Amino acid sequence: FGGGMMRQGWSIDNFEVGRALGKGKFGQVYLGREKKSRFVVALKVMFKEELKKNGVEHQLRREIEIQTHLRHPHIVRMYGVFHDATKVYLILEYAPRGELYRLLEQKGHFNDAETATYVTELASALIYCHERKIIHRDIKPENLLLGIYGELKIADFGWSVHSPNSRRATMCGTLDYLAPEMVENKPHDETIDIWCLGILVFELLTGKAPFHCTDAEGGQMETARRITHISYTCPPSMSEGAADLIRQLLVYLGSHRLPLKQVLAHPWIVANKQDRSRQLTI
Ligand SMILES: CC(=O)NC[C@@H]1CCN(c2c(Cl)cnc3[nH]c(-c4cn(C)nc4C)nc23)C1
Repeated sequence: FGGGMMRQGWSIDNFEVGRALGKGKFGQVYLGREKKSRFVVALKVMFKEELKKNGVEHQLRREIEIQTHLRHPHIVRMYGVFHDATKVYLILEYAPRGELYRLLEQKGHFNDAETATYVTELASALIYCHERKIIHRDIKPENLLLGIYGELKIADFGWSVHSPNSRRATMCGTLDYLAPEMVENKPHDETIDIWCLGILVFELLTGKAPFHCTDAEGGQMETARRITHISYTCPPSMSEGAADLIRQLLVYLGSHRLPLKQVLAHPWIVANKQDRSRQLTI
């Protein structure tokens, strides 16, 4: 299938289509298998009408341009694209262990070893993106999938695909991961991803986003205020090392956030990250 992926002219007839894996604003993601090679993929099917109605065709073109050229173990591959009269199909790498946020919901929170390992995998993927001048901008549990070893894979293509019971009602309803420069409508650069990484570390360890406010606590306005004032507290259950890393990531000025290469060298990360290869328990 690999060699063939560079060939042009895929059509849905080349694939057997299986169960729906998740659905999004612009269509469904299905399990798929290329008939000749029997190679299993995820097929993301979007309706051209929907894309047009939402004015996202150019965004999709940009995402395809980016995604088809990224080759990294912690980024979901896009092998190819094809379309017919009514639909656009993305041929994507299938992540066998599903969505990170579902695992987080099941477990409540992760321990230091699990979290430091996810952070190592995510930081290496983001370093790869930033070297190519690509800012992800939307790092959060809903956009992260898990490979055969349980390793993390970034699965975002520029907008969220919400699986059936996605945790958050709407993407735009989620302020939790917005950086101060986004809340204040200021220009942003790749350090926005470092902010989101800080939010993610906190949420993986505690099960809650640091600035989240329920409607009773003041809702989105209060969340936005707490973001721009960096107003959060780490629970006593959190280790000092983790709190220190979070403190160096959730910094108001993007240029003062800990660079990703130094995240990989942080004492708490070095002390807690695990090697994945021994963890294939199916
Ligand atoms: C950002 C995003 O695309 N989120 C979720 C989409 C729905 C399923 N998508 C998958 C994509 Cl794009 C790729 N691989 C997947 N594997 C699964 C999955 C596996 N299990 C056991 N359960 C599930 C679910 N889902 C996918 C993507």
